[in-house]
Amino acid sequence: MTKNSALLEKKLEQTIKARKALETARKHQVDVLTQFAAKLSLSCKGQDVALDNQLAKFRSALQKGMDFIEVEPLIENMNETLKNQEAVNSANRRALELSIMTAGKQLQKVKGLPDDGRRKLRHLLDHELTNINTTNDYIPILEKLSELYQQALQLKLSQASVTDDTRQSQKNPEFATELLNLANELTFDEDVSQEVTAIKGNITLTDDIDSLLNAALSIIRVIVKSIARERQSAQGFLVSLNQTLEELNTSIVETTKHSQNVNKQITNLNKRIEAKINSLNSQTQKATSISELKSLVDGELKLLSQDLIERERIESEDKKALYESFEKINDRINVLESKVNTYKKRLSEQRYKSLLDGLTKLPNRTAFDDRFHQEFHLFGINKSDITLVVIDVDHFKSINDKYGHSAGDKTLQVIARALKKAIRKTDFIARYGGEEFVLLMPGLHLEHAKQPLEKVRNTIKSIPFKFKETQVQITISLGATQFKEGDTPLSAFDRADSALYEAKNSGRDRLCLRE
Ligand SMILES: Nc1nc2c(ncn2[C@@H]2O[C@H](COP(=O)(O)OP(=O)(O)OP(=O)(O)O)[C@@H](O)[C@H]2O)c(=O)[nH]1
Repeated sequence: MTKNSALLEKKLEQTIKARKALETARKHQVDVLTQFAAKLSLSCKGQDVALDNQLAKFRSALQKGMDFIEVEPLIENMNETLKNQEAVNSANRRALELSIMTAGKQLQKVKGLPDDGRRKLRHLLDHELTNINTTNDYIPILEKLSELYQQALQLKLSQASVTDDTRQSQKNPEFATELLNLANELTFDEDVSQEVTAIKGNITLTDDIDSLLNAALSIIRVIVKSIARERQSAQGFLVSLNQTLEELNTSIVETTKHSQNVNKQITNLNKRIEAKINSLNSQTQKATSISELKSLVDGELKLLSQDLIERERIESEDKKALYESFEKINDRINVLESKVNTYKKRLSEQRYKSLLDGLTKLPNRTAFDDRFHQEFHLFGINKSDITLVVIDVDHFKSINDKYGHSAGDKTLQVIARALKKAIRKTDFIARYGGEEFVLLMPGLHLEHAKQPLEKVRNTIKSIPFKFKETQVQITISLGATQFKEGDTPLSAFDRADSALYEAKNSGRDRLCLRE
């Protein structure tokens, strides 16, 4: 081998090596590019179905290492689709921007959004949303918007639960007082008195609407039960009354029938006797001798006396039967009378009870209203002085709250007894409702009522109440007025009530007078 050919061979070898290195490098570059293109195509996936299909074909062509010439038409197709996709994307971006803007503006209208949230929202809509370059830029904006929406939703939910709680715990003390007054005015039978006391206890323990409605329902149930029982007993009374009247009727009819029979028998007998007397008369006329006359009269008189004995027997039996029958009727009338009396007694007991307050046994509001109108009527006629006083126990609610409802009940009973004892016999005191009493003092001028009323106030104040080993002083407030010309019962009562209001407002435990 010549020197030249050896040199040429070496050069060729070098060239082949360099070419191989170049090809390896190129192959590596094509691989990297192919992988990159494949990854890029995958990241574009999902925007459009047609584009997805084209990308899939492109990726497979790259993987197979197809010639650029074969891949080129695919790339051109994709270019075309991508151009359209760009238009679709920008339309989508505009729509997205618009919907974010609308959602944001709506959120701004929500009341009660915290200041910080409101500020963030304004910044988001006025600045961040206007500086968007790519679709991805919407992601943090959407995140922030969703956070603000969550805040607003939370707020609304907590407001809703607050209003829900408020509804559930809605209070209505006036309703409680009214219900209690009504329950106090009603008169219940002894056997339901415990049930009624328990219901009243529940009313004083709460002024929550739901519990009060339940208590009202329970009272209605007791009333319905009592009415049903009363109706049953009235029906029972009427049935037995009817039965007794029927028996009475039967006895009278029997007696009448018997009397008619007896009358018939006696009429027949009388006729027979009359006929016999007539026959005796004519026979005696015909008699020709004394002995004939004697035997004739003897015979006829015998028959006559038999008839007379028979008549006597019938009459005496009739008398006996009549007597027995009258006895029977009398008994039945007595039974009837006693039944009517029992019922009358019950009715009057009920009327009496319906005018008494069940707890304190003082006259109740109905009784007071009766008496109040009577006194008012009398005042209209004789214009004599009459003082009207409204009395209210101070802070009575706290007795119930601290020591329980039955302690409250006992307190009212003790106060009622003390009030009754502290007034004159001619005065009239009633429980008006709850812890309120009313007093009528006929013949007493307001000025003269002052001293006895102060005495009443001090009497109550000095009662040594003891609850749970604690000595408690209970006071009352009094408002008094007197009837005056031109008054109506209502105006007089209102005046006493406003005097009581003044007593309460000026510190309680006092008497206020209103001319
Ligand atoms: N134990 C009991 N409590 C009753 C009865 N009737 C009414 N009450 C209660 O009496 C209380 C009256 O309370 P309020 O009207 O607030 O008056 P107070 O607590 O006396 O306060 P002042 O009148 O303002 O001094 C309420 O809690 C009623 O539930 C009853 O028959 N028995």
